Amino acid sequence: MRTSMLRSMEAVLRRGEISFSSSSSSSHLLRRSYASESTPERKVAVLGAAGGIGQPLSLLMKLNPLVSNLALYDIAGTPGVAADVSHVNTRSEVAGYMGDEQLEQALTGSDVVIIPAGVPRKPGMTRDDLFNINAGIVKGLCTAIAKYCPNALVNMISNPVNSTVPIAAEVFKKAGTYDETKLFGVTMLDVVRAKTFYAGKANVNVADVNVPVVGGHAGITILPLFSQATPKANNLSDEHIVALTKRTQDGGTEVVEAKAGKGSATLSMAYAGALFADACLKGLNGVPDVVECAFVQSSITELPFFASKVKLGKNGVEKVFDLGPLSDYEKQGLEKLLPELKSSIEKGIKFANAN
Ligand SMILES: NC(=O)c1ccc[n+]([C@@H]2O[C@H](COP(=O)([O-])OP(=O)(O)OC[C@H]3O[C@@H](n4cnc5c(N)ncnc54)[C@H](O)[C@@H]3O)[C@@H](O)[C@H]2O)c1
Ligand SMILES: O=C(O)C[C@H](O)C(=O)O
Repeated sequence: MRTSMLRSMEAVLRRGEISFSSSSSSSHLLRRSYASESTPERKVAVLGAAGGIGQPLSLLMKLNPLVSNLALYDIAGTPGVAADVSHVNTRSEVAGYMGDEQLEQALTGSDVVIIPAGVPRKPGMTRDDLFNINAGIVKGLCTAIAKYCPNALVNMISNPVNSTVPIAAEVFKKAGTYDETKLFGVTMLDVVRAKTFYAGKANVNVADVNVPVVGGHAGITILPLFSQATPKANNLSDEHIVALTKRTQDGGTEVVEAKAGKGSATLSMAYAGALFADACLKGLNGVPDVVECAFVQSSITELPFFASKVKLGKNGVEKVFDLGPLSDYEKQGLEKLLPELKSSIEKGIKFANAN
């Protein structure tokens, strides 16, 4: 029976009928979709592809039938990762690129560039403690993106996202290539966590759950809006909501502590990164009503960047949705997060312009 299941799975993959979805109707990773003979060519580059996130993310992107070319770039280790992933019998051609001199080839022609390059946290560190190393890495990679694939959608995973996205924006502005509809801080893992934790407490099917998460991607700047969660749960007290909010905000730290010095979330992040990249590809391909949360240029608060629901279309961000009705608890959370998020954004802008 197992063999016949594997055979039919393989047949479906060969026909290109498997896709990814985190939509409200289903959070299952693999799902039949509209992919067909007419699916356009799409090149996706993963920068930091040999890392803890990069490797499983590269595998998940290899499983995505919307990808025709997968470029795996890192400063070391990519030949092995690319050879390994390339043996998976799905649509995309895989190529590995290593070192500065191969970055141009890796990036040229990319429709989506996913960036999980940089150091992860160890116990006791904040995401901001990664700034000194990761800011320079992101700046260098974005300088190359501006040169070699200025029209690509950029999915920024490297922390601190609250600062690395503003750094990327400044680099692109200086290069004259900035398009605010094409730059995204990936906050999908916060949404994935909020859905999982909510489903557990509300006792509902996790596949049916939707929870917007707004603000930024660090501690109290992560603001899950459980008042807007669906399906509605009648069994959750105010104390439950406070606990769920705190667990979502501390989700990254929970993993960092459990890994005890061996890094931060990699597998769940690869899953979340693959979902978000898939949403970007669907938008580019003209699939209607693709809506996910992301940290983007925004005017829905006083801050220049903010995470909220965004509609993804043929050019990237088509619409940034405002926050909708908030509970009093969420209104307080919003007030509290603004100063910290503001200073992280300003730190990124200052770094990009000083160096
Ligand atoms: N946005 C999120 O929700 C989220 C979630 C988890 C982790 N992260 C962040 O993602 C980053 C990567 O985490 P990880 O666990 O994969 O780390 P890792 O150390 O396992 O991997 C990072 C990879 O980046 C590579 N790298 C370093 N400099 C590079 C450069 N200039 N160009 C290309 N590649 C380069 C390294 O060689 C390594 O392979 C960290 O900053 C981490 O904090 C973000
Ligand atoms: O917590 C981290 O440092 C990694 C990531 O931002 C996460 O949320 O898991």
